[in-house]
This record gives sequence, C-alpha cells and structure tokens, in this order.
Amino acid sequence: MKSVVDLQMVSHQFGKKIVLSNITLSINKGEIFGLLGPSGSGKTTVVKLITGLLKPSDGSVYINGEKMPSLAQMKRYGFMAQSDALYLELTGKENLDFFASIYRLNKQEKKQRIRKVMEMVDLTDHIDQIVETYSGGMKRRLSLAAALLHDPELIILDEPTVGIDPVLRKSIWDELRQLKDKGVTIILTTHVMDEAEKCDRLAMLREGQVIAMNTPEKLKSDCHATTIEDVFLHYGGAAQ
Ligand SMILES: Nc1ncnc2c1ncn2[C@@H]1O[C@H](COP(=O)(O)OP(=O)(O)OP(=O)(O)O)[C@@H](O)[C@H]1O
Repeated sequence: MKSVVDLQMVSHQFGKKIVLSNITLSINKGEIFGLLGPSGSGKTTVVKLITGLLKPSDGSVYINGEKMPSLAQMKRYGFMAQSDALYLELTGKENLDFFASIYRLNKQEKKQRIRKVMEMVDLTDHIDQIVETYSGGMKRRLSLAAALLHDPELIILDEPTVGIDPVLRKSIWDELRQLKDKGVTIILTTHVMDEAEKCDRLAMLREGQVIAMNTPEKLKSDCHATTIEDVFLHYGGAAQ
C-alpha cells in the first residue's frame, strides 16, 4: 500500500520537556487515520510535525516522500487547526474568498467550491453572516470548510468535531467517508471514543508515546475488549 505520510523515529521536546518519544508510523492513501489520546498526550504536536509547522527535535517526517517542511507539500494539504484561524470581522463567504485566493482557485472554481464546502458543513444559510456572530460550532464548521476548499488529497484535522452537535457530526463523518472513498487521506485527532471507532486505523497516544496502533477491531480483539475505551485502559491509558 502506498504511504502518504511517514514519521520515522520522531521525537520532540519543548525546551527540556520531552513531549514525543520515538514515533514511527505510516499513513496510507485513502485511509482515515485517528490519533487518540488524553489531553496533553501529544496529538496536536504530532499534527503540527506532520504539517511541517513544527520541526521535530529528532527523526524525520515525510509527506508523499518529501521531507517536511516542504513548501510544495504544505500548499497541497488541507489543515484545520485546533483553534480557528478566521477573520471575525468578515462574513463566512469573505473568509472563504480569502482562503480561495491563497489556494489560487480561479473565479469559477472558487464559486463552485465555496458553495460545495458550505453545503458540506451546513452553513449555506449563514454564508453572508459576520463570523463574529457565529457560535463556536459554526466557527469550527467554517474552519473545516476552509480546510476542504481546494479539494486536497490529504486532510489534517485537529479535533474537527468539538462543539458540533451529534446530527451534524454524523453528516460530517459521512462527508469524510465519501472523500476517503475518492482516495483522500484523512488524519484527525480526537478524544471521543465513538469517533475513534470510525477510523480505519488508530494510534493511541499516552505521554508522547504510541502505546498501540491498529484497526479499531484488531485493537479490541487483541485485548478482548468490547470498546476502544477498554483498549485504552488495557494499555495503561487514562479514560477521558
Ligand atoms: N509550545 C509549547 N511549549 C511548551 N510545551 C508545549 C508547547 N506545546 C505543547 N506543549 C506541551 O506538550 C505536551 C503535548 O501537547 P499537545 O498539545 O500535543 O497535546 P494534545 O494531546 O494535543 O492535547 P489536547 O487534547 O489537550 O489538545 C503537553 O504537555 C503540552 O503542555
């Protein structure tokens, strides 16, 4: 299977504090790969290393075989950070117009893609509303729309469904699965167990180390657990 993202013996520290230790993993094309772990376990740091926004203290990160940070690769993926990077004084549409210009979409593509992604996140009715007046969940959804805008082949989402109600969360998962079926690779972080179950493969993080990595089914059967939460407890993780 072709890998899209590779981490080779990656460690990271902030000052003297070691936050990731010796992580090696490969994420395949068309896979929904979840990073699961309690708060502070290092999920966001892994995501920042994959995006190239942070350089590992040790080891290497590759996207499509290119060592990160690679500007060419950074232009290609879609990234949704944990905190929304939006212009609050602009409308939803104006925000997406701005991102479309960064991605250099032409006028026609811009129009089509903005309509499509706003439908995907159910914000069509709020497209001309000033973002400052959006709820927290609406801002999350607009950030997701921005990450999907240029139809990327790799999507990296840090806690994408925090603050999003269960009905919309389900429809966002349906969209993510459709993208996966088209061959899009999706990496996401979560500490929601039922969301972790929906991933093709999971890496469980605890204190900066991968304590287990496999499909949710295999993780459960290997330790005779019925839930992902039990798997986490089995490997010594703390439930969230
Ligand atoms: N810029 C920084 N400087 C110092 N320490 C940091 C910095 N960023 C993160 N850390 C520390 O690194 C560790 C891992 O943080 P990280 O944000 O990757 O965890 P996380 O699993 O994503 O947590 P959460 O689920 O709460 O977002 C934590 O102990 C955090 O305090």
